[in-house]
Amino acid sequence: MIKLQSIEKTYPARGGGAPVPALSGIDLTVGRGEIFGIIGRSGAGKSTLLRTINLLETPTAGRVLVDGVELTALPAAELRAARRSIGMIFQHFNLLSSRTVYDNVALPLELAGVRKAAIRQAVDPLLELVGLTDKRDRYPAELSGGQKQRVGIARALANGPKVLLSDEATSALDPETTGQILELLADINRRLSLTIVLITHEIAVIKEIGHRIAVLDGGRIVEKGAVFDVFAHPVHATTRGFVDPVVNRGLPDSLRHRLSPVPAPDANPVLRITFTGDRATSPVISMLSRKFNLDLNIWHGQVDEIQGSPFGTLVVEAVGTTTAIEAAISLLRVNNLGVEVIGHALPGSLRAAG
Ligand SMILES: Nc1ncnc2c1ncn2[C@@H]1O[C@H](COP(=O)(O)OP(=O)(O)OP(=O)(O)O)[C@@H](O)[C@H]1O
Repeated sequence: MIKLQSIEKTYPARGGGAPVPALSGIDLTVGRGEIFGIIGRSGAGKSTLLRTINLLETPTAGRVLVDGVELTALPAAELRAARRSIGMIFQHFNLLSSRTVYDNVALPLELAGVRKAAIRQAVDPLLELVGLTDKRDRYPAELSGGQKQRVGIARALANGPKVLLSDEATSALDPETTGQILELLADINRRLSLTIVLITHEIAVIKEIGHRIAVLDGGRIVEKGAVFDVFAHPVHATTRGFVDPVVNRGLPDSLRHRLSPVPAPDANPVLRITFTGDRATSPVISMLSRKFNLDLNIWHGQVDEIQGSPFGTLVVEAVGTTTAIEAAISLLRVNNLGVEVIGHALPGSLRAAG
């Protein structure tokens, strides 16, 4: 549905300063009906990337295609028309305070020259879809944040878009309201097969409703994939920084100080084994002990859930010969279990800390 090819964006120099590179080498495909989350720290380029999809930002180089149409090749009038198939919602809702809920939702249709009767036919069902029928004649100032965002969503859907862009749409909301708005977006995605691209600095948002994710760092995509895979096996340090706090992959501080990052004499390797899906309950520890004559001291373990699928982590200190430990790691990998050496146990550390 959306294809970004070799996108570069550099903002021109202002006031004697240097040009600001914002995006570099972006290649991204978003499938029809997908909820695609883009995460990154402040300044990573998320807004620029999102606004490139509807060409609110013109890329310095590269091509943008939406539903088979190359937006970057369209003349201005055709681009304006093509933009109607791309709705957008914002962190601060961007509603017109002098217009009622109904009139805010009707605005894009008025601008497109749709007749009054047809506008009514379109707006009333949208208000019902977002649960605001009873607020139809209220003004934005009379609404809660969550209700305002519902108006924003209804307005973004007024032209029957194929794509919805969400610019930090829940960042100004409390956690409970955030959950309700995410539920609404997931519901709309299912019911209307709407493709949704959302940018956020809150990874929990993507964990909740995303299908795939891209991680942006310094204007580049450093990691992308299915949400479950990226959450279960984050590779890039930036991704880990986002993922670890919400899926409890990290070691508690009380255990972290027992780890040496480099091998030391008599320091046993410490392995993090990750289990996903059905394998979460595999009796892997006893099997490895028997097969390779290893002692596996369990340091830490937990089972989490990512979008309804179990995901477990076990951190063990492996005591045995190097050959046996390497063979055990190979066997885990062959069986598609995640395994990594996260450090080396400082001798006596368990006893000392116990
Ligand atoms: N209009 C502009 N002119 C010049 N530089 C800009 C402009 N907009 C953004 N930038 C710069 O481009 C880079 C990426 O900004 P962008 O707003 O896309 O990041 P972001 O990840 O959305 O950040 P945040 O989460 O803080 O909104 C930053 O260095 C920013 O300062």
